[in-house]
Amino acid sequence: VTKRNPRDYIFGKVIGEGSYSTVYLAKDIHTNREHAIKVCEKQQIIREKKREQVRREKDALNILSNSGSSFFVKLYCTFQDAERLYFVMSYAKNGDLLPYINKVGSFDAACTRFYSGEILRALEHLHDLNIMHRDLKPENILLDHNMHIKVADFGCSKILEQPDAVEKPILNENNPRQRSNSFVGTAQYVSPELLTEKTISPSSDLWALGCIIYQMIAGLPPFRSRSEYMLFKKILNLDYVYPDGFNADAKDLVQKLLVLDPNERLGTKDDQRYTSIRSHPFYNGLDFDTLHLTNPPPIY
Ligand SMILES: NC(=O)Nc1ccc2c(c1)=C(Cc1cc(-c3cccc(C(=O)NCCN4CCCCC4)c3)c[nH]1)C(=O)N=2
Repeated sequence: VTKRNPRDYIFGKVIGEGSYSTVYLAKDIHTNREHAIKVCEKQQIIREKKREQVRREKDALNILSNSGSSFFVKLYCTFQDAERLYFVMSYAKNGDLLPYINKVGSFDAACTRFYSGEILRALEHLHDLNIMHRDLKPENILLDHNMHIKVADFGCSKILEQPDAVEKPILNENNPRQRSNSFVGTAQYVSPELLTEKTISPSSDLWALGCIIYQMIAGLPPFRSRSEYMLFKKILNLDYVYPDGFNADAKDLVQKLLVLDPNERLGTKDDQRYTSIRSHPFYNGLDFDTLHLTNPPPIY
């Protein structure tokens, strides 16, 4: 197969933007297929010291693209020119989950069950491959033409060579205001151990899942503040409340995921599949193994 180049595609509208990348809707002139092409400026990557993140993203996407799961954007090919890197990926026609949560204000139990169930299946697959996402949030949960999920953006991901991989903490004990440049993820969904501890684990993605389930029902994430420092304090003090009428089973599940100690979160003692999450009463009656084959419930 000849290596692709930018002239093999008709570039359309911008469908995503990052600090060092822009995602375009593009059409392959040979297959007429629509793709999302993430274009990274080489100078920007160097300026923002993101070479490691770009390499991790490509490695994670390559592993996932050959792993047979439909719950992730696929990386079809990469190429470069003098100034830019190009990642040709799946186009998820219905964009990300956030506008849907904002549009309806709150998902009903069937929608919350279905979409958090698909995210759990994606995490089982990801963690089974020893990959952590580390920036899971509604904006990175895309929806394809059938309204099934495709997890995107592996720029903060980590492939765990050894299960208890060690990284620099973001906040260190003696100077809580100081943050190392190892900060990964988006502040509202970042787990407490990424703020203070040294060990990182897949359990950080389970914390983010707890935040997303809360947000699907409450309409907003559990930890919010205009100041990032106050936001971190709220996370470390587990300072959040449930609105009146919050589904009782979902509340019990979220309370078992938003646990400060990563080793005490529901699911962290499971292997292969998150059976203790699958068997939580909130998921009674949900068949996790056929989710990707069923019609998603309408979001209204
Ligand atoms: N950082 C990254 O790697 N980002 C990526 C990677 C791959 C990728 C990616 C981002 C994609 C983002 C994307 C964005 C969009 C999109 C952008 C703008 C508008 C819309 C849109 O209006 N969709 C219709 C759905 N609306 C949503 C709100 C409620 C009414 C209906 C979709 C579609 N897909 C994509 O399809 N594939």
